[in-house]
Amino acid sequence: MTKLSVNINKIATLRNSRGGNVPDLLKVAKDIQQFGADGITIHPRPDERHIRYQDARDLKSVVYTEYNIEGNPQHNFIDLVLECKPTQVTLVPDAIGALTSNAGWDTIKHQSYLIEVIQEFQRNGIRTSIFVDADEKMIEGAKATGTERIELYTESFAHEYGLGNKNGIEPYLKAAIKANELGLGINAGHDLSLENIKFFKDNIPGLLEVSIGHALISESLYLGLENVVNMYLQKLK
Ligand SMILES: CC(=O)[C@@H](O)[C@H](O)COP(=O)(O)O
Ligand SMILES: NCC(=O)COP(=O)(O)O
Repeated sequence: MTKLSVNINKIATLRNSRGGNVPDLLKVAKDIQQFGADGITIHPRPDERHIRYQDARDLKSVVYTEYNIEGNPQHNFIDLVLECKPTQVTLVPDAIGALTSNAGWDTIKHQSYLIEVIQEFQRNGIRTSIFVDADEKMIEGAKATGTERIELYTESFAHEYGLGNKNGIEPYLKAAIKANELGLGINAGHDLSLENIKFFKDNIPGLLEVSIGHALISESLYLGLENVVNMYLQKLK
């Protein structure tokens, strides 16, 4: 069984667009767990454009499944994660101002930095995962950092799959085989969706966890829209 961690960044985006507390991020996190999800993922960014640092603290008392915090390990982020003590921290090499995550770590170039921060998190009992492209060299580099897990950056798989090209899975399969050989746990995320998730899961051996946000929240809107439109129509009769 592969665990599903729901990324709730988009709920915070919607909330922040009106300045109030609708939708209520904490209630949504509780409900998602109640509906059976295995975890909650957040990715606070330095500009706090969706998840705020205070949300990360508040979620601590609400998330009773796996709590996964993602981000670039700069000082403020490291302090926040050490304060929240989530189940897992996923390190992502985000450039300031990037629209969304758009690359995995160069685990060779940044190896000593990754070793240092990974040790700090592990000393505090927090499992680590590092975001990597599906590249065997980067998987070997990840192993050398001491991380327990990697998260495969699935944007290119999802893009190719959307174009009808199932061969886009191949580098991911090779990367997963290498990770399994090296004893690294495998997570995956970015642009996974109802359309592509089954194919990905069926073809990646040892896939422990996926984190899904953008598509899952968008799909939820569509799948709930008919019901809500009809509820309004009933009230307007
Ligand atoms: C790490 C990753 O893959 C991202 O998908 C991320 O967590 C989403 O972040 P945004 O919601 O800011 O695009
Ligand atoms: N780690 C990936 C994640 O949390 C969600 O990515 P996306 O589904 O919003 O692309």
